[in-house]
Amino acid sequence: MFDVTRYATAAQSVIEAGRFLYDRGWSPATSSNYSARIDAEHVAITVSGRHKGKLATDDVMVVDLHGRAVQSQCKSSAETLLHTVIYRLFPDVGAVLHTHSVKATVLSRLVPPGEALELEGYELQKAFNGVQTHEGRLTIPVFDNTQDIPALAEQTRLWFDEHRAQPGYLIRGHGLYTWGQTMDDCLRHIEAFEFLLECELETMRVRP
Ligand SMILES: CSCCC(=O)C(=O)COP(=O)(O)O
Ligand SMILES: [Zn+2]
Repeated sequence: MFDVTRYATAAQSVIEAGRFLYDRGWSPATSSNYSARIDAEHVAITVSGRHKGKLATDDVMVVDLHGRAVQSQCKSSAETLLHTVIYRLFPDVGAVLHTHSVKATVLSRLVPPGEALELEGYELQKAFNGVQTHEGRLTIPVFDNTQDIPALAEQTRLWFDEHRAQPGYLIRGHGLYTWGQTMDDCLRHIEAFEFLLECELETMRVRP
């Protein structure tokens, strides 16, 4: 069982995140999925296929940390396991966001297979929790896209268990995943990624 008041707060943060991300063009055409932790065993997550700019309370449901629906007949996001694996790995994570921006999609296709996106020298790296200086390096893995979400969830679990300080990942030709202790942290991470991905794309354009 989960606390209804905590669920309502989590669901509201998901709804507001959807408006913000859709308005910026980062969650077009029903793409993307969002979640917020309710407690140690439950998260509020978007129902599959819903328009992310027009979310209402019945577009958000509860799943447990194995992705099973709790007190709902709805189908949770097709990518639910990509969320729950992060909540299980990081007990202090309070929100996970997945977006489909043009920049994340294009850049993920330009990183050679087997390589990660390396971000270094940017002052804005400090927007990520725990990063104190531009001098460090962020390693953003790019996983191949697949419809086998359990397999992809296991790949991400293995990678982030070994690289626990890294703030997110790309799925090739698909989009971005990031997380944070709070929904505000997580939204800041999305914004930081969008800025840094644009910088990387612009650098490739002027210095091919
Ligand atoms: C129309 S986007 C294809 C599915 C996807 O990648 C996505 O992010 C949305 O899936 P969901 O089941 O969470 O609505
Ligand atoms: Zn997606």
